[in-house]
Amino acid sequence: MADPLFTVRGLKVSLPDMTRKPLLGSAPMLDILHGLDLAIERNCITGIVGESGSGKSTFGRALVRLLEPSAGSIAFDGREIAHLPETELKPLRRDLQMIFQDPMSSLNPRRTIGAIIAAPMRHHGLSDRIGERVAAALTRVGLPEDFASRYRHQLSGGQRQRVGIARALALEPKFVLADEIVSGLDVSTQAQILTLLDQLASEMGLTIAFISHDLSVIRRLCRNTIVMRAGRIVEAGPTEALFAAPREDYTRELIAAIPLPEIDDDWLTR
Ligand SMILES: Nc1ncnc2c1ncn2[C@@H]1O[C@H](COP(=O)(O)OP(=O)(O)OP(=O)(O)O)[C@@H](O)[C@H]1O
Repeated sequence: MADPLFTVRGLKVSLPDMTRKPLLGSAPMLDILHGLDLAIERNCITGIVGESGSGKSTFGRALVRLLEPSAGSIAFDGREIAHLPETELKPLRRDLQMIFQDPMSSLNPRRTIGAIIAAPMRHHGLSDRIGERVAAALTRVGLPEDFASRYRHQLSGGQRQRVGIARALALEPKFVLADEIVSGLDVSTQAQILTLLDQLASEMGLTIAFISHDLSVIRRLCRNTIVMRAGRIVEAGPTEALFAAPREDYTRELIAAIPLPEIDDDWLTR
C-alpha cells in the first residue's frame, strides 16, 4: 500500500489485569495484543472485525493513543507516535478523533448540544465564530441548527449518535476511530447512520477505522478489512478480495455465520 496513514509494526499492548487485582499492590500485567503488523490506507474506511474479546477496541485505542503500547511502533502520517508523552500528543489529538459506542454516556447531560460540539474546538484554541462552526457541524450530520440549544435527553438515539459524529468531525481530523457506533440502535437508524458515515467519509476524504462484530456491515461499508482473533491479526486486505477468497479458516467461519440478507438490505448502494 503506497503512503498509508498508519503503519504499525510489532504492536503489543499489556494492561493491568483487573480480573486479578490484589487487595494490596498493583495488578499483574496481562498481554492483550501480541505483536500486530499492518497498514491503514488513507481516505477510506477500514473495518476491524472479530469476536468479542479479540482485541479490536484495545487496538483502536492504541492507534489514537488513548493507550500506550508496551512495545512496537505506530507511524501516523509519517511520525512515530507509539511512545510520545502526553505533552507532545496534545496537538496531535486534534487529528485523532473517536466516535463512541454509546452517545448516551459520552454526551454530558448538563451541557447543551452546542456546548458539547464546541468543546473540542475551544480546547484546541478555535474560539472565533464558534456559533457558525457549531451550526455547520450540525448541518453536516443532517441535524437542524437549532439543535444547538437542546440537551441530550431531548434527542433520539440516532440524533445523539449524529451529535457524536458532529463532535468528532468538528475539527476536521485526519483519522476517526468508530468503535461499534451503531450497536445500540435499531436496524433502520443503524442504516441511516452508516449511510451518513459513508457519505461523510467520501465528501471529507476521511480515514476511518470502523470496529464492528457485524461482518455484513463491514462488507458493505469498508474498502479494507482486518480480521482479529485473540489479540492477533488473522488476515487483512481489500474487503472484496477477503470475502471472495478468505485465506484463513477463521475468516471463512465468520463469513459463513453472516445471517441471510434482510429484505430492505439495500441501504448502501455503491
Ligand atoms: N484491564 C483489563 N484487565 C483484564 N482484561 C482486559 C482488560 N482490558 C481488556 N481486557 C481483555 O482483553 C481482551 C480484549 O479486549 P477488547 O475490549 O480490546 O476486545 P474487543 O474485541 O473490542 O471486544 P468487544 O467486541 O467485546 O468489545 C478481552 O478478553 C478483555 O476482557
